[in-house]
Amino acid sequence: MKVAIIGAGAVGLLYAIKTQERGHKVTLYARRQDQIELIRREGIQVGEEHTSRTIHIEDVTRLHHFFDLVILATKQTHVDEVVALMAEKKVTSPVLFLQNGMGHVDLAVNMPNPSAVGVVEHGVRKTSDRGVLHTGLGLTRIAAVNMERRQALWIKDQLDSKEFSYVFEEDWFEVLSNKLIVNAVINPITALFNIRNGEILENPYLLNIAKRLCEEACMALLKTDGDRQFERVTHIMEQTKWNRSSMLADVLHQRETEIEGISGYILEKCKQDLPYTSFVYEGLKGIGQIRRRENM
Ligand SMILES: NC(=O)C1=CN([C@@H]2O[C@H](COP(=O)(O)OP(=O)(O)OC[C@H]3O[C@@H](n4cnc5c(N)ncnc54)[C@H](OP(=O)(O)O)[C@@H]3O)[C@@H](O)[C@H]2O)C=CC1
Ligand SMILES: CC(C)(CO)C(=O)C(=O)O
Repeated sequence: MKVAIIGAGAVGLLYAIKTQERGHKVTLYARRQDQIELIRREGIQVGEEHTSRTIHIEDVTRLHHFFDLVILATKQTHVDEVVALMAEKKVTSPVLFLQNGMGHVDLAVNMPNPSAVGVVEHGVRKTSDRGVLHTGLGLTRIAAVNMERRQALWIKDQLDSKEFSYVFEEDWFEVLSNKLIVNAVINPITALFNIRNGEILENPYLLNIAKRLCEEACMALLKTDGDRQFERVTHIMEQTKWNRSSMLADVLHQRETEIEGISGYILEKCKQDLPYTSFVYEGLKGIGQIRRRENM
């Protein structure tokens, strides 16, 4: 397949290399000229490897329509502008969204392109504009949104390999909402209290906040298996105990967080008062405002 990957961050860099290794013709699209020139000159470095990998990289404004698949690997907060650019460039290819949260779902449902969502269960950290660290080997769950089931299955088969697995899921809401619950609990707590994921388990006060956040998320998403969901969340805290969540990393690097597509989505879905979710949502919005003022 000819595959475009938009966004040369942690996920985009790793998926570009893994998709190319699977035998596809990949073009990685970035938006900063300095990053594009660096990767053209020196390639992408995965982990501690001494050799770098060559990849075809272009400026996103030069996006074109000759692709069998577009993988969208920006943060949730930049999905709207990329989807608008795809419409402007008349890109009608199938799209695979890889974002955390559910803020992009309405776009995926309503766009004219066939669309699918993927949930990334790998740990990935960007070490430089051309460097990426694969910190946890997981898999990618993929489900059709606005696409025939067999087309999504075909895409899954094209991308799947022993070393970098993809799993097909029947129900996009189930797979995205389960990941949303994990992110609605772990990400805001770690980001507000500047702790690693596993530290929530060691602190009964924070664990209580986690339980409440999980109950509220389950209520908003109409999940009736709250205890099982909380067990799953605590299991992921344990599995990723040394990780800094992506939201904590965003706060520490003074970047915009994905709180809107995570807790914001939950608050919007639920008509009832959700005090814990409202607190973490407003807390992180508040941090964002302080950061913007400091940068003025
Ligand atoms: N990292 C991880 O371990 C995991 C990440 N995810 C999810 O995957 C998604 C991507 O995360 P991650 O890779 O970590 O994020 P990063 O912030 O590392 O990367 C996002 C990239 O998108 C680029 N970008 C933004 N807007 C545009 C645009 N208009 N055109 C082209 N490129 C653009 C950014 O460019 P610039 O550098 O110029 O700002 C940046 O390189 C997120 O939703 C995240 O929650 C899910 C699970 C695990
Ligand atoms: C699962 C978890 C919480 C791992 O850190 C994650 O998805 C994130 O950090 O965004």
